[in-house]
Amino acid sequence: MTLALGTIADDYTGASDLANTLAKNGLRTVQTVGIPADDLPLGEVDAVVVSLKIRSVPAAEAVEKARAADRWLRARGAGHVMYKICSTFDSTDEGNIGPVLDALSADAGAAAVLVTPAFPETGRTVYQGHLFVGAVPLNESPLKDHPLNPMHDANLVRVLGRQSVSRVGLVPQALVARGADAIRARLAELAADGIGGVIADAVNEADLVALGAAALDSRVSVGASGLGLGLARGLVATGRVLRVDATASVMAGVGGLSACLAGSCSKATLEQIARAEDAMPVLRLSAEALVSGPAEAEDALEWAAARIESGPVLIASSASPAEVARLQALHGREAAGHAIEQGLATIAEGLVKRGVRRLVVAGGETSGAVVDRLGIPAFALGPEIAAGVPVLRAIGGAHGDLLMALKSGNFGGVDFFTDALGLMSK
Ligand SMILES: Nc1ncnc2c1ncn2[C@@H]1O[C@H](COP(=O)(O)OP(=O)(O)OP(=O)(O)O)[C@@H](O)[C@H]1O
Ligand SMILES: O=C(O)[C@@H](O)C(=O)CO
Repeated sequence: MTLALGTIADDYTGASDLANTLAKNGLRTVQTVGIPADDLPLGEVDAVVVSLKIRSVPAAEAVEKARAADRWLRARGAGHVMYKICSTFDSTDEGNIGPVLDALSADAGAAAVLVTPAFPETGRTVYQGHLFVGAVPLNESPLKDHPLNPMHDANLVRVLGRQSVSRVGLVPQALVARGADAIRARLAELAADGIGGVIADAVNEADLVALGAAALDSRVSVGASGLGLGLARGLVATGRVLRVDATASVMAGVGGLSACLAGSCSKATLEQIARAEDAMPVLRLSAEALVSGPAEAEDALEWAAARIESGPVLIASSASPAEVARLQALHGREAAGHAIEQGLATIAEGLVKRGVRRLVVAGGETSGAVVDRLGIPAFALGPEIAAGVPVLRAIGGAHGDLLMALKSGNFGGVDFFTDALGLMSK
């Protein structure tokens, strides 16, 4: 296997989002969960997305894991490695975007590394260095209430500047619109000036294509799925990759029962759960009970066992920002989040033991906990359910054929859960 592109994602849903974009744009892509064992059959692929769970861990741990993944990818031929972050720049003043960028850049001997979370297809655009979510700046969007990393500043030059050891620059949209050569020239000037990370504006696909072409000249970039689109288009346009659609064959022959789990408390997920109540039985867990001990997860499994033979069910811990804040005040942000993730992972494991073979999970941290508990080492890419969310098929692992969808909190339309199960049943 000689990779045309290596990527490292800071969470598992983000990884499947990026893998979806790369596959849609013609790259044979596989998503691995951590660094895979040497004997895992990944096949001939153009791109590997190594999923890590390092968005909300201490910065030193994030750096160590990202560097190890980077070494693994480079040893398989990847000349360019993109670090996949959230399109809403989820991070804190301690990191982890800045520290990982600094480390990967130093290891690769790179300078003036392009950074853009823009993903216009899902309403994330960057203009004059400010991130917009739909029509509002990041700090006025629902991300201001995120359970783990509330975002209170839309100025990404400032946000990254607080996290990175080096100074941060900007490539404004007027320059991006002039194309890849203009971007390259600007990056060279910024590098000469000692700039480390460079926030790049992008408001549409043409901007992403220009940024991707320029980024391929460097050994490192940092971004969300939009930059992935640019890199994939650049690799195909220059003939380094032959465009292929390998996603259709991934779906064949998975039977079994279906279920959905939600630990995401994002606005989009809350609306999707409310809508799912019209289509399937929905169990709303008591987050307080889930934090207090194993009984809530055991009861949830009994509830599900009585229903899943007749059709899909949805089990959710998700709650409004006020309820989340109340629980966090009682138990601490990280302890509450971790306990709930583990409770949902226990439920996922129990569901799979009871014959579930099509499993939809909402929430990045939640998906990470579930995938780890199920011990899935990698995924092949199936078709897209909604922007940023593909069907995945497990490669290896103890559970045999298993289709999954890992939904980032804010992604998907209001009918997401029924859309996902509908596509996974075809
Ligand atoms: N009722 C609740 N009260 C407090 N915290 C909760 C509750 N339900 C879930 N959580 C926690 O909130 C966090 C939600 O994060 P998660 O990454 O799963 O979803 P998200 O942030 O919406 O998704 P993404 O990161 O993909 O945007 C998890 O740590 C989860 O355990
Ligand atoms: O980029 C995004 O918004 C998503 O892929 C994600 O990372 C959310 O967890």
